[in-house]
Formats: sequence, C-alpha cells, structure tokens
Amino acid sequence: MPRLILVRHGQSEWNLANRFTGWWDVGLTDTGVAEAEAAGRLLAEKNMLPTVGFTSFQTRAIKTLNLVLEGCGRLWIPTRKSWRLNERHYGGLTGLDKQQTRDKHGDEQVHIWRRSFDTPPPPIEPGSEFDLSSDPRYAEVEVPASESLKDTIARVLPYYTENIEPTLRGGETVIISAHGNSLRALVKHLSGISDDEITGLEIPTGQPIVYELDDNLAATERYYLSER
Ligand SMILES: O=C(O)[C@@H](CO)OP(=O)(O)O
Repeated sequence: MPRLILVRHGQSEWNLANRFTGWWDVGLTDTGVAEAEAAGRLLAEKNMLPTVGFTSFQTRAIKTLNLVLEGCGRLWIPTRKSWRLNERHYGGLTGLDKQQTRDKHGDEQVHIWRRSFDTPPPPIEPGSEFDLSSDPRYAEVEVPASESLKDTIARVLPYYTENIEPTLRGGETVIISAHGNSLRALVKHLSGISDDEITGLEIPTGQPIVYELDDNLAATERYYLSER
C-alpha cells in the first residue's frame, strides 16, 4: 500500500528569531539541523524508507529533506522541487517581529493574519527588501503579494493531485519536506478537516507524520512516527 511521510522543516533562523517568514529564504538553526538528522535516524530505525522525495524551493525545506535522507541512507532517491510546496506568502508582514507586530496591532488582528482561513495578510510593497518577484528561482512564477491558507491550498493541491498522487499510485513511499501551511493544506485534504478546524492544527518541526493510504489514496491511518 502507498505511504506518505510529511515532515515540516527543522527549526529555522526566523522560527527562532520569531519573525514572519513566508517565502523569505532562511536557513536552519543548529537545532533545526539536529531535528532533521534525528528524523532521518527515526525513519531508518522504523524501516520507513522513502523511495521518492518532494520539497519546496526554500532552503530550509530542501536542507531538511537532504538531512533526513542522509540520516536514513537514502540520499540517492529521486527528488523534485516545486514552488507550489512553499510556505504561505506572508505579504507585508514578512520580516517583521511577531511580538512587536502584536504590540502594534493587537493580539486579535495578528491572530487573524496568522490563522484566519481566508483573510490574507496585507500585501507586500513592490520593491520592498523582501520582494522576491525578481528572484531567479521564481522566474517562471507569478509571486503572490500575500496568501491566506485558502490561497495556499489552491496552489498546493493541484501539485499534489498532478505530481504526487501518480507517484503514490505507482506504489512508492513518498516523503514531502515542506512548511507549516503547505503541510496544513495536505493534512486538511487527506484527513478531511474543516476550514475552521485546520487553522488550529499546529505541525511541529522535524517530526515525521505518516499517512497509510489505500489503493484509492484515501487515508486509512495518520500517526507521528515517533509514537510507533
Ligand atoms: O512565519 C511563518 O512563515 C510561519 C511558519 O513559521 O509562521 P506562522 O506560525 O505564523 O504560520
């Protein structure tokens, strides 16, 4: 039966610094590296060995995928990257300190920007230091000015259906290394979680989540590998 392993990147520099990150490209901290390495060792211990990998265009997820695969002796498997697996774009909040933003705009407003299903954060100013529209990695992509979780789902799910589902149907054990919100999009779809409930689901860094799937790719089980 096909299996899908989801892993959120290890702790990033801006997770640690408490800054809104989104599409901005930051590295892993030493803790993040250790989390990814431990995830790889866990996959090896549990004999849950990926045969195909997918990740985003963002360094923290790519590095996590590589460290996980190295940890389980699978650096050699085919991997594919897509911007569609990127974190949700944080718009004009990108780079701001989360606590300072709460102090300025209030807890309620910041909670809406962070966890509303369909209200996007304010758009990024064109030409701002965090504007990625001329980054060569996004040459083929219309970089959004900001995204809600709903917008994120609208670009993650077609990629899952068109590229990942056919791979799973081929009987592969697929690992996806991605981000809090691109993984929420997948968990919402696979576990049939409502719009209201999905925003409350927190996905921890560096903890492999396993989906056991049936032949129709419906989830029969979802569990944290560390709990088995
Ligand atoms: O800053 C971000 O891009 C995300 C993930 O770290 O944060 P949040 O918890 O607000 O979705």
